[in-house]
Amino acid sequence: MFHSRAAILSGQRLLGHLRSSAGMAANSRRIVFVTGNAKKLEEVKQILGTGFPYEVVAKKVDLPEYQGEPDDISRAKAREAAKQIQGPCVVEDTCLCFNALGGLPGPYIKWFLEKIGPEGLYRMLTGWEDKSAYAMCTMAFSPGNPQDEVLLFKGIAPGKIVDPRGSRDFGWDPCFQPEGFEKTYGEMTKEEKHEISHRGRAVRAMQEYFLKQAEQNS
Ligand SMILES: O=P(O)(O)OP(=O)(O)OP(=O)(O)OC[C@H]1O[C@@H](n2cnc3c(O)ncnc32)[C@H](O)[C@@H]1O
Ligand SMILES: [Mg+2]
Repeated sequence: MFHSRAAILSGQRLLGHLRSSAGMAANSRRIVFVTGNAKKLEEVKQILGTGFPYEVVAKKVDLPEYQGEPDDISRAKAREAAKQIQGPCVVEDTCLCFNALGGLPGPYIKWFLEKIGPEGLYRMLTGWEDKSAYAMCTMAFSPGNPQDEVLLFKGIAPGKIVDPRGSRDFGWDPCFQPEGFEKTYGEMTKEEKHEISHRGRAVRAMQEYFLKQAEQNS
């Protein structure tokens, strides 16, 4: 669990941004989670629970699928969201990286999944002994202006790609088996998944950061 040190704003400055961002009442404490994926939204809400100092409201927008390195993609996504929302917002980008393939499909997993499904993802590694992979979630927060620095909070879950088992409810869940477990994400309860998942780790890192800021500024 880590966040980009270079992009950390001081507490005062961050709160200033939160208070003064366009479209927000002076003491409104609201962050918009921008995503086109209802399953992500459901999970982020479950992970945050009630322990978050800001009200998180969701806005369904299909942001562009950028290319490049995961951090740059997440920053670009957050800036685009800020442009549309005109206020504090958070986006997330998820990668599924196969070690045998140098980290691909990585940020392009959405297209691979859409075209070949979880079985196809498993079959992609047929010629490779190394089935290890990792799931990475990057939460990216923008204080509200596209020019503002973007804060990144990351969560990584190591594991391997397996013949699909379990629920087909969410993306590649049935073909990802996290390290140290005999179950795929698709076979886990939501609680089990959130405890160790890429998203659970990233969201908790963001949550801790904002809780600390709120504490320092109260
Ligand atoms: O609007 P955004 O937030 O970008 O939503 P998206 O569905 O386009 O999501 P990404 O660009 O981050 O692409 C990630 C892909 O991986 C899938 N995915 C993300 N998190 C997952 C998880 O925890 N388990 C299984 N599949 C997941 C998701 O459905 C996408 O197909
Ligand atoms: Mg996307």
